[in-house]
Amino acid sequence: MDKLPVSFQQVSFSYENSIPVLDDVSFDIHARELVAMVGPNGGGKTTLLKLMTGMLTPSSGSVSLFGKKPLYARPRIGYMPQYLHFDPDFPITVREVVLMGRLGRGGIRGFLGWPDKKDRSKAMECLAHVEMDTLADRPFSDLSGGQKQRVMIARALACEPELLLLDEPTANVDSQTESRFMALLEELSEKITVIMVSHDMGFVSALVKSVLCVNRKVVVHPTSELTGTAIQDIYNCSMQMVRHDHRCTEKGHTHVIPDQRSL
Ligand SMILES: Nc1ncnc2c1ncn2[C@@H]1O[C@H](COP(=O)(O)OP(=O)(O)OP(=O)(O)O)[C@@H](O)[C@H]1O
Repeated sequence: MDKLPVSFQQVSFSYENSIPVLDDVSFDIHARELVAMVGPNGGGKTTLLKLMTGMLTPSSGSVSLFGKKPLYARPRIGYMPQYLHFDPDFPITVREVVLMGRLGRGGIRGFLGWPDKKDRSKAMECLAHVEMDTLADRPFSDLSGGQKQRVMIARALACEPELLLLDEPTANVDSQTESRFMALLEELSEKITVIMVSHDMGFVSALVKSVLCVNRKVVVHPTSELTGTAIQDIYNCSMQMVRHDHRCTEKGHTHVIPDQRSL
């Protein structure tokens, strides 16, 4: 039987002597689940993803991916971070950024480390998924924020992951790209496990059956429960259900944002 893609057992984590960001967290994620992670700013979502990638290690408890320590499972993980850390002056093309994703799968196979035909065609296929293939030879630094984000999604897909971790993948992308991305996630989740951080409750509820709610503790909720009181419990503050911003109003999505007065 396949090992669980993600298992957290009594995990606590603190950054350098600060109060715990995550406190006694236990949950399992099964194969081919499509899971959304929600919670207030600072609730610990990115920290949870970093524990899954092995970039951070728990202060106590254990994290296992496919029955192994996260570092050993890395070749099976595609990760799209929340922020981009490329030097804007570094001369790298869009195609090369995506080819870097191939390194995650045990290295580029070509002669002396040059990408081979399969690496190049996979990179182009992933760029096509996010409709960025026509810009493959552009310098990455010339792209807009939303275009860069689409390229980073392609990079996470390029390693042909069995577990895809996405930190706010649609934060800067337009509604058309978001809809296509939604369809892509649905397709992917038939074969692989996908976990994504999202603040967009409309996006989340249309797509996933269960939601990982992160606010120092972690609770798994069926999407159908995510209304009123449940949301208040998750965010531990009063919430507004609002329609907001141009992009989302267009789609008629309802969003949840914390009421700043109570934070
Ligand atoms: N490198 C770090 N050193 C110290 N504290 C950190 C570090 N990274 C994050 N934190 C703190 O840990 C807490 C959780 O941060 P994290 O980024 O995991 O939250 P989040 O739920 O992803 O937030 P957001 O929705 O704003 O992205 C916050 O209080 C944050 O200030």
